[in-house]
Amino acid sequence: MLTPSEVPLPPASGAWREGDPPGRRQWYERDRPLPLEAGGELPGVRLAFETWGRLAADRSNAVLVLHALTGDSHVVGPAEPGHPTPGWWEGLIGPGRALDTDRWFVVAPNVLGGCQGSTGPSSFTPGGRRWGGTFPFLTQRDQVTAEADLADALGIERWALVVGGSMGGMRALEWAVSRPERTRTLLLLATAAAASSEQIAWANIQLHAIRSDPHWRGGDYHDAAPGLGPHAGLGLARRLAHVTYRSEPELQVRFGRAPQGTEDPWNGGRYQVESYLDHHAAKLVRRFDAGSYVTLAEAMNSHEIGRGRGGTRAALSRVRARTLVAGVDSDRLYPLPQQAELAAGIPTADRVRVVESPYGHDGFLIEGEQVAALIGELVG
Ligand SMILES: CC(=O)SCCNC(=O)CCNC(=O)[C@H](O)C(C)(C)COP(=O)(O)OP(=O)(O)OC[C@H]1O[C@@H](n2cnc3c(N)ncnc32)[C@H](O)[C@@H]1OP(=O)(O)O
Ligand SMILES: N[C@@H](CCO)C(=O)O
Repeated sequence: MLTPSEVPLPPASGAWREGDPPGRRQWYERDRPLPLEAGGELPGVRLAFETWGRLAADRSNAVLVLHALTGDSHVVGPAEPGHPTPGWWEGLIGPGRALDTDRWFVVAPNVLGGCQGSTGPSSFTPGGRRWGGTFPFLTQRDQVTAEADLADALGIERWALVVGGSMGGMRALEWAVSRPERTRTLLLLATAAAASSEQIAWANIQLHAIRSDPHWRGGDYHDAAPGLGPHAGLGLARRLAHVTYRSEPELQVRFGRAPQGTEDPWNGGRYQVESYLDHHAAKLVRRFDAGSYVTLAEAMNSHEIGRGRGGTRAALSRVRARTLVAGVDSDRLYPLPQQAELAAGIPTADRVRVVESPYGHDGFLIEGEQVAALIGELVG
């Protein structure tokens, strides 16, 4: 059996690299450094993004879709050159779909700090070196500033809808609070007003797993021997994270105590659930950069919508968008009280909605029909 650290891997942990086929992505390049909330600035910023549909002459039909931690701009569509995986919200965008491309112009950027085309630790500095461990600390606010520049470049003054789940929901909320006039409707899924102590704690263990891998090299591993990187650490982080993304009953019903195939757990073999986690670890290691994982996890930890704005209630009261907030009933990572707090605090929000799902936090990615119904309520 192969462990993730033994699986043959491309350099830079599957991150997009200069010269890779672009697929259907386009790029926005900022012509000046991005000032950062923590101080300093990030030069050479570019965001990869994909679009579906046509922008109306009056520019009123633009929808912004914001992905979660390991997502990317490829919301729908097959795996193809430039996209290592199929879309993560298949079925939601296209003719006759919830985001009907005969009507809506849908934009999905890869987050700043990510590894699927946007500037991140695996990218090159303007001086031609890898950012690696010198990549600066980013916050959600920096990421939304970069996305607002992209919107400006596309000529979009106001989004008809901003939608995001988990980390994407944090950025969607930041859009609506920091730029209320630019967000007409808002859908927040499985997210929170601030990263909680427990969420930071789970992230802490994942960050330690990556940084304690000897191949981490302080983040400067990208130009090490081809294929070498903190794959074991990233795999460990994904195993832990994935358990928090699913529910205890789901794991019990799916796997119980069954051994994996003919393996004997009492003799070096694995239980099915262990094999399942190995699979998800190896899959992430193949498609994601550990440096981006660290950058994005720290940015999520920084999420606190009320920081410098007089607290959560004062920040939420800035929202003008007609808003729906939904959580997943079995989500143990972003539990429903966090979404109830958002719905109660946003003056333009309806009552909190509940996505019924056995799949835990990942329910917002898996329960497409329920997400489609929520989108329909806002812009149907
Ligand atoms: C579909 C994508 O992966 S899109 C890639 C982009 N990813 C993202 O955007 C991040 C968001 N996506 C994710 O986090 C996840 O991929 C999710 C939430 C979409 C996965 O959810 P689900 O569809 O419920 O997948 P689930 O957790 O059941 O895992 C299925 C996989 O586990 C494998 N598996 C199931 N049981 C076992 C087992 N006992 N041993 C080993 N592997 C197993 C399946 O073969 C399947 O493999 P595959 O994904 O390579 O086809
Ligand atoms: N499974 C999701 C969960 C994070 O919200 C991801 O990997 O992005």
